[in-house]
Amino acid sequence: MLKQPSSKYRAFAAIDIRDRTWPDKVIEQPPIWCSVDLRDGNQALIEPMNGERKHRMFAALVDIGFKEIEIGFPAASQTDFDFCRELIEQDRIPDDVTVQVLTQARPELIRRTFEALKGARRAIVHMYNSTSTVQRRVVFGLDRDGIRDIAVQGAELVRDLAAEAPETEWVFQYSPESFTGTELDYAVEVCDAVTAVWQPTPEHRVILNLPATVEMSTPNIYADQIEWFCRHVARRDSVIVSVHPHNDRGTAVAAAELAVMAGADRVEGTLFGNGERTGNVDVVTLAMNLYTQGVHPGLDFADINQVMRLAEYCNQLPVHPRHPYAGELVFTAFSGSHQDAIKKGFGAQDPDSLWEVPYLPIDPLDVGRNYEAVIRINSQSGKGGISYLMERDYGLVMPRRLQIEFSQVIQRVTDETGRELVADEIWTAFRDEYLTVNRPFELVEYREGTDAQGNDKLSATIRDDGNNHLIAAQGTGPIDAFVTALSRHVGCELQVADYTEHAVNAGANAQAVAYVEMRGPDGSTLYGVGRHANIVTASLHAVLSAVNRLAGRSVLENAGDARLQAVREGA
Ligand SMILES: CC(=O)SCCNC(=O)CCNC(=O)[C@H](O)C(C)(C)COP(=O)(O)OP(=O)(O)OC[C@H]1O[C@@H](n2cnc3c(N)ncnc32)[C@H](O)[C@@H]1OP(=O)(O)O
Ligand SMILES: CC(C)C(=O)C(=O)O
Ligand SMILES: [Mg+2]
Repeated sequence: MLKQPSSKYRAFAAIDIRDRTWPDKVIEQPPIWCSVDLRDGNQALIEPMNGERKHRMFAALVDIGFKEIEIGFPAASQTDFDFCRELIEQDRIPDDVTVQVLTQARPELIRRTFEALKGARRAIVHMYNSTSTVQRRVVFGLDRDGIRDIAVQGAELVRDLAAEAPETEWVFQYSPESFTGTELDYAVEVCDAVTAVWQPTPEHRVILNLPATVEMSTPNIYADQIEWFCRHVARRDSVIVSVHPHNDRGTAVAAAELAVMAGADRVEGTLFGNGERTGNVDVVTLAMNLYTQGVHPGLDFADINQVMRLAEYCNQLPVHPRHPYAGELVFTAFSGSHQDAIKKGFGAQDPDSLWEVPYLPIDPLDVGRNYEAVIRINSQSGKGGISYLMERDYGLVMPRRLQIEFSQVIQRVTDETGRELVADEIWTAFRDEYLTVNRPFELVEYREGTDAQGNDKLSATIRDDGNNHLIAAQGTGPIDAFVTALSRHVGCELQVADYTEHAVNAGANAQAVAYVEMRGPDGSTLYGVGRHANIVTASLHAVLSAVNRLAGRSVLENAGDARLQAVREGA
């Protein structure tokens, strides 16, 4: 890169329009959409679409709701010509859809274009020639008048050929190609000269399409250009002003939005922004941006995955995983604080109110996505996300301190592996940590009862180091009695610091899950978890799970229980 880029590049000149009005405008209705996937998108593909792919794309565009579809450049390629003929001859164009075709302002190409459209019910003939200062000089070697004459002569031929085929309802469109590199007054001069030939009326308007063939400036400047053009062009009430942004600076979406605020009536673009170089403006993003402002775009992306698969198939290009509204990862949070806020947001969201879930600009369900991928776990994740998954996928509503404890378990695994953990792996880690810890102690059986004074009592057989031991005690309930008996057995005082339980699943398969936080003799606490159809059994398992975990961390050692120590060493 140059140290002084100003020796090679210069800033785009500002537009002299001090009283611009577009910054205060709000878009309250969608523009007229025109898909150019089958033309501009197609001409940029490594492998242009064959007939089968074109038909698939056309049918999908119709399903999405496009009413204007540029189907190709029939004078330029036999495939495009044949496709146009098939659509017309096989009557594949719905009554409310108008096909559009592109042609250069060259007599032989215009003639061939009309041949391709023979018999169409309604069609937009889109003629262009480049008007930019650079192309006038280096491509055509013509002055302003010479370039304007190409457009006028082309317009005259279009008008005459259309008059010869009155069975078709013709709509004329002209693009001063490379509009953004054209002096504004000159762009207006050429467009006015074209409309002087076509003589549009408010009832039969022409389309003037103003392409950012190459995006050369910040979007506000494009908006200024559009507002300036709208103010100065002749026959404004008989003209549909269309924009056709490309994405060279990565701001095509912003440019299109500001252009609509500046007066554009129509937008040409492609699905997911396929198109020349960095692409055409992405209509999916534009449409969904409108949707998030409460304006229905008139295009249906209720099954965004299907649209994405279709585009990937026809274009043979992937859609980026972070593509707005559609990419695989755009409704996914890996980072802990985002996950926490999303989990709380879901909890607080009233289904009948405005959408207010943090970090999710729209409800994934609206584009046919589910909440499956909203939270995924890696080393950046926290307790909120992990507990969200445990609840969503396994029905476990973990108490807060257990969430903290378990997230540290997961953190160790993700730090060690450096990769994402899927729900199955998180469950395995949970099971290994809490549900299958049966050393040193394991519950064999137990019996509940009451003594002569009516106190609860519990006797249990526990396996300790491979040997069965009968333990028994009284208490305020079965858990209290069990903990007392166990304390005597290990020779130190164990206490229940927290206890919660809930059912998982309903009906005959219902299971109880118990979460017991046990405090060891040194005051430290750890959770244990138990699952069983019987709530008391689940609770006793949970107590042993916690005590085993305390034992595993040497918490019970200070109790001086040498036998316990031996068991642990053997484990
Ligand atoms: C910005 C856009 O997306 S514009 C659309 C671009 N799309 C395409 O180009 C895809 C289809 N194009 C094609 O198949 C071919 O380019 C065709 C059939 C249109 C023309 O092919 P060719 O005649 O072989 O010319 P080529 O492709 O090299 O185009 C350049 C020639 O067209 C001339 N040309 C371009 N526009 C015009 C015009 N409006 N009037 C007269 N000549 C023109 C150029 O001056 C150049 O002429 P030269 O060869 O005498 O120097
Ligand atoms: C033909 C025109 C409209 C075009 O695609 C462009 O200028 O980008
Ligand atoms: Mg283009």
